[in-house]
Amino acid sequence: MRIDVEDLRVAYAGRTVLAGVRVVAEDGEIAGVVGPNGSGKSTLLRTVYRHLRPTAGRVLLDGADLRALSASRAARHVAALPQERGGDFELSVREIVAMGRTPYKRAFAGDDDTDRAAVERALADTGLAAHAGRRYTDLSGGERQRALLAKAFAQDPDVLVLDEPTNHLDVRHQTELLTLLRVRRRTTLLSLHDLNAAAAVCDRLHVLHGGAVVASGPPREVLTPALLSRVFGVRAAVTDHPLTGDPLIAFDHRAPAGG
Ligand SMILES: Nc1ncnc2c1ncn2[C@@H]1O[C@H](COP(=O)(O)OP(=O)(O)OP(=O)(O)O)[C@@H](O)[C@H]1O
Repeated sequence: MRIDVEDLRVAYAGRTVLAGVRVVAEDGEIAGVVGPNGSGKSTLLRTVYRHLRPTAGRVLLDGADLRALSASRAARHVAALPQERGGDFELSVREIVAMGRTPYKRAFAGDDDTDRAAVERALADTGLAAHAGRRYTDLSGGERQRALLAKAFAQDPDVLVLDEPTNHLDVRHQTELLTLLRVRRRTTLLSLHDLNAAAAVCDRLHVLHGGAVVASGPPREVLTPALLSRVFGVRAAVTDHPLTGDPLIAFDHRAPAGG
């Protein structure tokens, strides 16, 4: 399924933080949203997964307005990993992941074989099978993160909306997660702070700056030294990754842009 964000405007208590935002993720495409702190990435994603209502503009799912769908119908299409990973759930990891099946169930219905298979597969894919019986509250930050991702996978959505999914993960788990996204191939809209990870995993990048999209396109076209200087205020060289050939950004951590 394709996602189109059209001329989105979002405000918090009357203060506009996104304006005229146009973003696309084509069917099966991994589209990244990158930008400095406070540029509006989470706000954009929250609006896409219907946590926020825009003051103008629309989010279209294969051309249909997402707002027009019922909550459970929308949840069968779109699963989200919010940035707020709260919830002191007194539940096991498997029970948390099974919550991802809720949009498919009638009230009080139990799990069927499809539900159980989806949960076990999500646990295995996120490396959590061995932790399935543990209490969510006993997990480390990275393990909790993977449990919530497993819940989103168990939801078996057409579209994944992931706010900083690699946050808290060590480099191996980051790599496993990003590989999993490529292998599972759903339409994915995700925010990432790690621009090298974004360059490796995303088919398309949208760069937010001050609540507006200032560049969109394939990572190699978007992530130029000039853009990195203008938007992020850093000095950087962009080369080719020696192992993969992806764009590789080498930051000058000793001096900001112009320094
Ligand atoms: N609940 C809120 N109420 C009021 N203002 C908010 C709220 N959430 C975010 N903002 C403001 O909206 C703007 C965009 O914030 P947002 O969290 O979308 O940025 P972000 O790009 O995700 O930032 P970060 O990289 O720091 O996570 C910021 O100025 C922020 O202070």
